[in-house]
Amino acid sequence: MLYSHVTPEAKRLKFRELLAEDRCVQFPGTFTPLATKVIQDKGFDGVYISGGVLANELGLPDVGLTTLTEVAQRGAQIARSTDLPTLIDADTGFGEPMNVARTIQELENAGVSGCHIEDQFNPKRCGHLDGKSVVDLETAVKRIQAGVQARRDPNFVIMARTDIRAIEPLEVAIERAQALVEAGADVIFPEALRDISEFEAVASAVSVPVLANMTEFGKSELFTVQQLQDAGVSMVIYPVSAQRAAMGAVERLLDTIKADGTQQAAVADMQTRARLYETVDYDGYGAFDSNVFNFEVPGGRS
Ligand SMILES: C[C@](O)(C(=O)O)[C@H](CC(=O)O)C(=O)O
Ligand SMILES: [Mg+2]
Repeated sequence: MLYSHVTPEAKRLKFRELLAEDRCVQFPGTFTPLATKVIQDKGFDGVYISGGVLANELGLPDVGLTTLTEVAQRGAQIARSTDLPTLIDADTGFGEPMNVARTIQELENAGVSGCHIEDQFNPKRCGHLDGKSVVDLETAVKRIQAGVQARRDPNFVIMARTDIRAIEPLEVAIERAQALVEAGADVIFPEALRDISEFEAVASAVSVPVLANMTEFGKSELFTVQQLQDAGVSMVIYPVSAQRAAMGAVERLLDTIKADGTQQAAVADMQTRARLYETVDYDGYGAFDSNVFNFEVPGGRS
């Protein structure tokens, strides 16, 4: 009933343990607390909270328009809805290195387990599109140092994302990743690498875990978790996949209603009322107060 009973501190410890495992852990992207519960039910390791998804949910493009307050608030809603560790996208940290420091503390307060800070200039853009620009190494390093100094829970994971591979050779991306580790980054997120050998090269060149971003319609091929693990990658995110799948279904549903004058043909693809009630734990509320859930649900109670 209600929210997760696992504390933010315990989830962060779990995140650290997962990163230390000898396999590639999977964090699907969520787009709402409800979908987050399904990610947990399906047995995934953790939950990714995408900046792109968050912006899109507000009907906005992913170009750095969302504010720290909006991101922290949504992060809190999602983090409290799951027992799993959560990684949130903090974009460029919402300003100067001093802002990054505040960002880390606000995200700690929100109860998420870690975040990534990237080295793009504002206005930022999706890491898999062309025309990106990145800040100089000194500024990128300062962002991470500021976050690390501001952190109060030593287990809050601070991840450095570098977008430099889009504009510089792999060697330069590796040098930057190493400098970001030196600055205190717990994990490296090398954005938009070209092929699996590049993941392998980064993973073997840095002393911390590496994250792979398997976003669709981007620059990286969609590697399997086994391929990534074999390349030495410790963690994979599927940031926008659930939102894209859901929106694909919404489009098809609306076309059906328009064409048929009824949603009937689309019902078989919908989450049932029984499954919805199971997901939000009507039974738990019924156990608390038997008057809350004392009725039959068409199609079964769960
Ligand atoms: C990971 C990412 O930062 C996100 O916001 O989810 C995006 C994903 C996307 O736009 O496909 C990214 O820059 O890769
Ligand atoms: Mg993003």
